[in-house]
Amino acid sequence: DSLFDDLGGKDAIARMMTRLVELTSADPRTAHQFEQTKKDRLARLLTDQVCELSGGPCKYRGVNMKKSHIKLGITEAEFNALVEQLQQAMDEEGVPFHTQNRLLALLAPMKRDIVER
Ligand code: HEM
Repeated sequence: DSLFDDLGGKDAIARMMTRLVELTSADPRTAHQFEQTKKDRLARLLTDQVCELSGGPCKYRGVNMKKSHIKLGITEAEFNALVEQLQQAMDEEGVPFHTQNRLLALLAPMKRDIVER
């Protein structure tokens, strides 16, 4: 099975990304980064990105990770907080631990483009 199917398909991914954006915007560790952000748009872009990345029938048409996060001054602590929030969103959706880790492994290499050094 593809990771896309194991995550529950497009609807499940969309629910998780909507929840992730909700959590990042509410958590004091990350909320300050998202004050100007259009939440619906970000959730849609994240859904397409995770759908495509996991082998689903989607195409991410947003800005690349380096360009979209440059100048935000994102710290490693903020990155780790977002990973925790994503794990919570996946827990709430009932995604098994092993499947969660498969997605996290695909996202991990993006860290070097997102965190400011
Ligand atoms: C693996 C981790 C991450 C992924 C996959 C990711 C993905 C994305 C995507 C797809 C966009 C939309 C780009 C576009 O506008 O075309 C975006 C924008 C953004 N991300 Fe991330 N991101 C990650 C980590 C983070 C972290 C840790 C923070 C800060 C705590 C962050 C803050 C932002 C902000 C502020 C924007 C701009 C939203 C806007 O347009 O207002 N991201 N991210």
